[in-house]
Amino acid sequence: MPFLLDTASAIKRRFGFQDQSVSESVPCTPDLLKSVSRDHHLASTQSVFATSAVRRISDMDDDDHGGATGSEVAARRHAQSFEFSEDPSFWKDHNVQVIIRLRPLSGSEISVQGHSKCVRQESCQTITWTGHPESRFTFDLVADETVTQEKMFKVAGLPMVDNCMGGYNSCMFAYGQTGSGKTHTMLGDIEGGTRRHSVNCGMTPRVFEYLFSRIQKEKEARKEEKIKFTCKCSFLEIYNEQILDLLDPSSSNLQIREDVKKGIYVDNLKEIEVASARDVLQQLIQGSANRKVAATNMNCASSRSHSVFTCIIESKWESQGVTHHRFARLNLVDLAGSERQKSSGAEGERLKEATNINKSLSTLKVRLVIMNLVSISNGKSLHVPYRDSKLTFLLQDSLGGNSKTIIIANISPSLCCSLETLSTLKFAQRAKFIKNNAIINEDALGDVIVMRMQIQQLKKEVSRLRSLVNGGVENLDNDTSSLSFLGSPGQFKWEGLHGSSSPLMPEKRMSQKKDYEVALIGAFRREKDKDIALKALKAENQAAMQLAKQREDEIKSLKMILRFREAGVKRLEAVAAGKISAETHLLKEKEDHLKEIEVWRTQVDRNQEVTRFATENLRLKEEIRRHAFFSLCHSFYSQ
Ligand SMILES: Nc1ncnc2c1ncn2[C@@H]1O[C@H](COP(=O)(O)OP(=O)(O)OP(=O)(O)O)[C@@H](O)[C@H]1O
Repeated sequence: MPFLLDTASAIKRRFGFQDQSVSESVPCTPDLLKSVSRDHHLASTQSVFATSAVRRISDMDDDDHGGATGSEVAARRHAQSFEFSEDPSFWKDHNVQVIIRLRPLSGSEISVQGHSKCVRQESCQTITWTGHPESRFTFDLVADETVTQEKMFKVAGLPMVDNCMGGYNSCMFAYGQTGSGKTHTMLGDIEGGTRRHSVNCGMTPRVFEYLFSRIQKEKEARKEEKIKFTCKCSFLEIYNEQILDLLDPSSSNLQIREDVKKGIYVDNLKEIEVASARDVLQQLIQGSANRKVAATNMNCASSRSHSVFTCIIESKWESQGVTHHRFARLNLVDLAGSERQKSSGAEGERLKEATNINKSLSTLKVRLVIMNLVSISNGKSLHVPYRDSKLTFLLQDSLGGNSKTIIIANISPSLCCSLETLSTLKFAQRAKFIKNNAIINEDALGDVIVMRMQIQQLKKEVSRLRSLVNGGVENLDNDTSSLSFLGSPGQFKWEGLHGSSSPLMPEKRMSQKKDYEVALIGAFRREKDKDIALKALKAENQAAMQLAKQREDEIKSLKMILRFREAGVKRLEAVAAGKISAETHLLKEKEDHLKEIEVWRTQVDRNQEVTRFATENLRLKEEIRRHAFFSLCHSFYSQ
């Protein structure tokens, strides 16, 4: 039960018990905790508590361990629990969240390596890989094997739905080697639905159960605004760098297109309107059955493809003559196994698949590296190879774009998977460097006359309040100021003109204020982005200009030196023809050399390396020329 867990957590915090090492050193309190925890298990099997009012989502099952296998229960009993709870303020400041999920040891792992593990959890955010050298990693959250599907949903899925309802694009990726628990996390047991008997039901069905319960509540609470929701789903698979429509298996090799209005989309992908979690589940079951599944050594039901389940949630409502349109794209991505080809026994066709799957994942890695560089160089824009793979091209917004993204990196704790687990932890750590720029996708279009009237009303209200404060009177009747913000994705206009003067209700003013704030925040954010891009361009431009100037100077110097050399050759011919004496030539030659040195010196100041090389070059050449000149003189006088 949540309240018992909360009580246990509170006691833990109160006594400073956050991990095993601490609890082992003080014997009495951990026992108390264990008994609280046992109570929790007992209580969770009793239906009286199952319907407790503390549950936030009334129609969802509160997990107990009833559906878990024997080994899972054993693993959960032996594993140390760490507090695993969502920080409600997290998404305000962060747009990318990385969670590690450990699964229980499997029967085959236990038979090969016993209970030996390659990781040790240190806290709810820290995990240590115990190989050589030991490496410690910190993430937003680490979910140990005791964390249930329900808890995973509450921590990661529920806030993601809330974000979508608020107009943010959201994306959840499950990453990890084959058999690490990606499909268990994203889909789990979908055949059983989301009801109480199915504790293993995964993230996606729970997400949609909650989404539709929120939609229902919004509809009831905002009847006056005539709010309407439309949800459209699609389900695709990227297999061997080809896109297949899982809701229409007859289609093949669909193409990704880019459009100014639509953004990035898959051409001819079937979109199905859904009105309930049941509708979504139906599509999920149908699509999952169509997924390409092939056996490998590591997991006999191993998925060799990436799957992307997308839902576009649109809402429209009216408020004071203004029609609001909000939309959000929700992507739920189950990636193909991230393991290296060798360990999965991939051969022939499988090897070709693995190469393409790895190509998609490696581009993801390149992307992360580049984002890392981007964040280090503070706003400098670099080329990002999104188009190198179908996956990154399609999910461009989720990685470094307009989206709030959660990456769940699944790992096996077994020693058998030590290297793959390390690789996943490293990947997840790099993912923390991704910087997304999520904005509310909202559009407000209104009847211009009504909007003008409202602006005028607001102005009158401001004027009235001012006069109350100052004891003076202000007249804004003739004010025709106009403001406009480029909103995302449409345009939001605010024009001031004449209108009626009745004061607005406080809640209406608040709602208008919110609208203006949304438009303003969007406009400021875009302005800031443009500023950063402009600065980067200016810096690049300056560097290019400097380089061009340097090259120009170099050319000028070279021309001058060429002239000295040509004069030298002519003088030598004059010496040979007996027109001038060798001494005169030598004197002139010396003068020219000094001038040349001066020219090179100027270059030295601009480019030390080049000039040092050039001066040395000149010195050598001078030596060679002098040598040539004396041999010429020698042969001339000896004739
Ligand atoms: N947290 C967990 N608790 C209990 N069982 C789990 C957990 N995670 C995974 N499993 C079990 O481990 C097995 C492999 O998991 P799953 O199929 O989800 O792996 P996967 O990463 O999706 O593999 P693939 O890449 O081949 O699709 C399944 O039997 C699943 O039920």
